[in-house]
Amino acid sequence: MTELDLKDGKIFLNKVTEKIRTRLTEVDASIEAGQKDIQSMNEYYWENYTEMDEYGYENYDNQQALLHQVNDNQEKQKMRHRLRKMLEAPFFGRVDFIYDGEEEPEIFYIGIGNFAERTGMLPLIYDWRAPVSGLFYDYDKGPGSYKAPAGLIEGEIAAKWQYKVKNGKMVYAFESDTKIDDDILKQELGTNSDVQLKNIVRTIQKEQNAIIRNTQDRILAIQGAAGSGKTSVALHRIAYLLYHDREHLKSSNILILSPNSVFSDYISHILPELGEENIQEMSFDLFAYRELKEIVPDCEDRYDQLERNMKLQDLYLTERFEEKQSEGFVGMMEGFLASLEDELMDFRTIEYKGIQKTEEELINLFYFKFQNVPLLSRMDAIRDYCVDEYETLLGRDLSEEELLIVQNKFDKMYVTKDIYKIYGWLLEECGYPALPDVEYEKRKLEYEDVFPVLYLKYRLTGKAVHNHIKHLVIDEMQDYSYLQYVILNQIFKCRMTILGDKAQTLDEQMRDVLQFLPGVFDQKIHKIVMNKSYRNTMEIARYAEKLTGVKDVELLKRHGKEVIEENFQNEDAVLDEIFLKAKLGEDEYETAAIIAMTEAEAFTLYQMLKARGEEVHYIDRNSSAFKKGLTVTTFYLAKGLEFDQVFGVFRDIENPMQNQAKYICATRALHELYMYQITE
Ligand SMILES: Nc1ncnc2c1ncn2[C@@H]1O[C@H](COP(=O)(O)OP(=O)(O)OP(=O)(O)O)[C@@H](O)[C@H]1O
Repeated sequence: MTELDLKDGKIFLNKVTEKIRTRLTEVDASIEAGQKDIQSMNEYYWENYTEMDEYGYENYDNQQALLHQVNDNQEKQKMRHRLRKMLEAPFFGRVDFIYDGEEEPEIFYIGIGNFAERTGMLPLIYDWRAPVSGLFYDYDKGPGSYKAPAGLIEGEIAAKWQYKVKNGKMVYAFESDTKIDDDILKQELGTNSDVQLKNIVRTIQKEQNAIIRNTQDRILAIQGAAGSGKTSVALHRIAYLLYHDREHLKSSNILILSPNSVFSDYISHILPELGEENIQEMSFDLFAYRELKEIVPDCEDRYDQLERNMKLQDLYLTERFEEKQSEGFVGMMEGFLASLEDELMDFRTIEYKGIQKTEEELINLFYFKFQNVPLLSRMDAIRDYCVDEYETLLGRDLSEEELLIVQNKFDKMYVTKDIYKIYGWLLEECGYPALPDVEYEKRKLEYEDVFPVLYLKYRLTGKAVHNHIKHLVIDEMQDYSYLQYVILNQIFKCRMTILGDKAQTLDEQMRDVLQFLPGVFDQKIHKIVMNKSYRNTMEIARYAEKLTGVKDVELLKRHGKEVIEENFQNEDAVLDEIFLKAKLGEDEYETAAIIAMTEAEAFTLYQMLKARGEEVHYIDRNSSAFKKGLTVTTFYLAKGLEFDQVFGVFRDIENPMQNQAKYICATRALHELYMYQITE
């Protein structure tokens, strides 16, 4: 390609499109050939497998060759998918960079992925995550540098361009400076919201880029205002890390702890869009629930707790919940565990076949030789030790039945092995109401007890460290308690990106977890504050600010309609008004939400709309998808999501959570916000 071609975005687009097409044709042909090979390998196998050598070598070789060919074809299909996507918009930016000591700039086009005519050739388009692409996000015209594997590369940016290519056609191209950057941002944000979070590669901001490209900090905690791009940045960071450490980090090594399934669905397409495989997502409640299955068949989740709090507004219950998740309670549990060693045991001499251990010998083994084994696993360790000793001495192994009898004898030395009962003793000792004394099938843990029981379980039986997870992302960090972080620190010994917003705590008061996190993780945590908010118009953001008194947020200067506050007598009147204001449909908005305080209130509104024959979606804690159109939900399930129009519907009753709820509700709106109150 000549100099001139490179300098003109439009010409470059045409040329590069041609080259992508050629590559695509080659890949298509190669996939087809691969498919034929697979087919003939299969045919060969079925025709010849009866005559293959008796040791199975030939069979094994055939299988391996087939597997190799299948994998190869899968890789090519991925490449085809990527190339097809690139055809729609091959690049979005360009940096003309003069290396120190050189005269002429080198031109780098930047896109969602690398593209070179042939493997090994210089890329025509650079992946947004490539070292040189950092220049695009970090600098305007003038001196600039980027970190390459060989060290810091310095020089000068002669020009920076922004492009919008849609369906393979150039929509706009201009040389950019910071001001235009802001204009593009406003334009991007001014469009209608999607039912999925958008990728932001075209407009990543400098301070966001610093977080995305941060590889040195083991634990990175981001406090970001509502709409500041925390979730977006965390996901782009994952894509960046996967790109730069392909050898050691696979998508299966990453886990996102996210609040619920709708949120998981909302963010699930970003990584595939950025050319990476999707990663596992899970809620910590679900994780705990699975871990506790042997102890209780059912547990409450965070939302049960929240709903009860709002309904009963019982200060004692709220305090009790807080206490049980606190540092103080972890201390009490440790004290209890120290005395449990004596209370839980009832040592008895063991005599079976040739195995003989006196009470005294067992006590010795228990308190000295095996003192580091968790309490409820310790007798198993002692049993194995005794059985081993016996088998070596007599030169014979115990049968399965004999082993069971021995195990039974050792188990009997525990007063109980039931962690539910042991937790009951702990509650009694700490002066809390006891758990119902019922058989396994009838047990259900209240949310306040879920994580204390999990803590106890790990302390009594040992914990499985999830070594295969090399990076943990915790979204909505403010909603995790001290105790939950203690548990997380025990089971995940890996790098972490922790993000959230103290102003959006699902509680009566803001919770700043950053104050206790360094203590829990016992190390320095790099804290970053993101203060610029992108989602809301200035009118909406100012309104939200007044609700919580959060002041230091910098706003993108995007204007919209004033927020409307209005009172109505009953639900019917509110719904009439909402239908006057909702602008959903072709050439209008994509998403709107009616956000209520409680599940009961949201469900009533939803049913009334259904009775009116309206097409409406309902999101509750069991939902797994967020759809286009009008959605009814609660403030706590709307958290993390965004809508073009938001209609907050709140009752005129005292509720200590109301301000938080209104703040979360208001900050979900991209363009229009209506805050309605029912006075009846
Ligand atoms: N650099 C950017 N360019 C374009 N859009 C951006 C940028 N940063 C954030 N946004 C947009 O701002 C909105 C909010 O982003 P995101 O949901 O990631 O923020 P958040 O901090 O996690 O929000 P919240 O805590 O309120 O749920 C999204 O629409 C996102 O696409």
